[in-house]
Amino acid sequence: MTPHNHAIKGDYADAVLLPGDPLRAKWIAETFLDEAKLVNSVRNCLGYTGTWKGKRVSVQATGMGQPSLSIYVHELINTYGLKTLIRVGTCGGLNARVKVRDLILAQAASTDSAIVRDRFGPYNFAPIADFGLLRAAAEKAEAAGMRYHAGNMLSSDIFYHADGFAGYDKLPDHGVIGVEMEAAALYTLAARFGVKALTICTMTDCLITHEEIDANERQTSLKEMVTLALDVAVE
Ligand SMILES: Nc1nc(Cl)c2ncn([C@@H]3O[C@H](CO)[C@@H](O)[C@H]3O)c2n1
Repeated sequence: MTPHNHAIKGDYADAVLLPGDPLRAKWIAETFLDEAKLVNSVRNCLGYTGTWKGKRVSVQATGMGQPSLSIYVHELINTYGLKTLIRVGTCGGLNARVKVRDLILAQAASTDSAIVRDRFGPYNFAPIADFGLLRAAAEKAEAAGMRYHAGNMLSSDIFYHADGFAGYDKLPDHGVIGVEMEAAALYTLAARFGVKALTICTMTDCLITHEEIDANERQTSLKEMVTLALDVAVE
């Protein structure tokens, strides 16, 4: 038990999917998992454990943003002993070659967050995905004919920028292809505690072309992302 989680050790599988939205955790459990059991509901940040293709796997909501994700991830690793953590969610697009509904596999995660700077002094630590998980996700996406891009993701602490916002400045010119708000903290904690992490996002609104996914397409695209994440998680 922790201040944010009433599960007991063993309630979670070794691998977990991490959506930000608690209702998306519920949707994943109810739609994809067999024998899904609610293991956490503190603050309504719902967590479930069930099976996917006969193998045990969990899903736990993290809330939006790096501070919230960091609480859940720190506890999942250090209190519950989880070894594989895969964030699933939505992101914005920062490159026109990424079309809405495409998947982005965050190979690395750049950030404006103090949470990643907190102990590196003059060094800019590079938060990266676990190569094995990234390779498995790319191979499975390829085999399934999914449209995906592996690249550098921006994990920003800001959703609404102040006036004079310069479109993330030079980042898109340096290969940053998407923006969300959690991956960098996930990768930094995974590196700190020696576990595996990956982020798979569905691009839902392009900040370059201003194309957006429409509501009913949203769920279909999310199914592709969740199926891929579950296959990687249980491999
Ligand atoms: N900054 C930001 N910008 C765009 Cl264009 C986003 N599209 C999806 N997200 C994700 O969705 C939530 C914000 O709506 C966050 O959890 C974030 O990870 C985005 N976050």
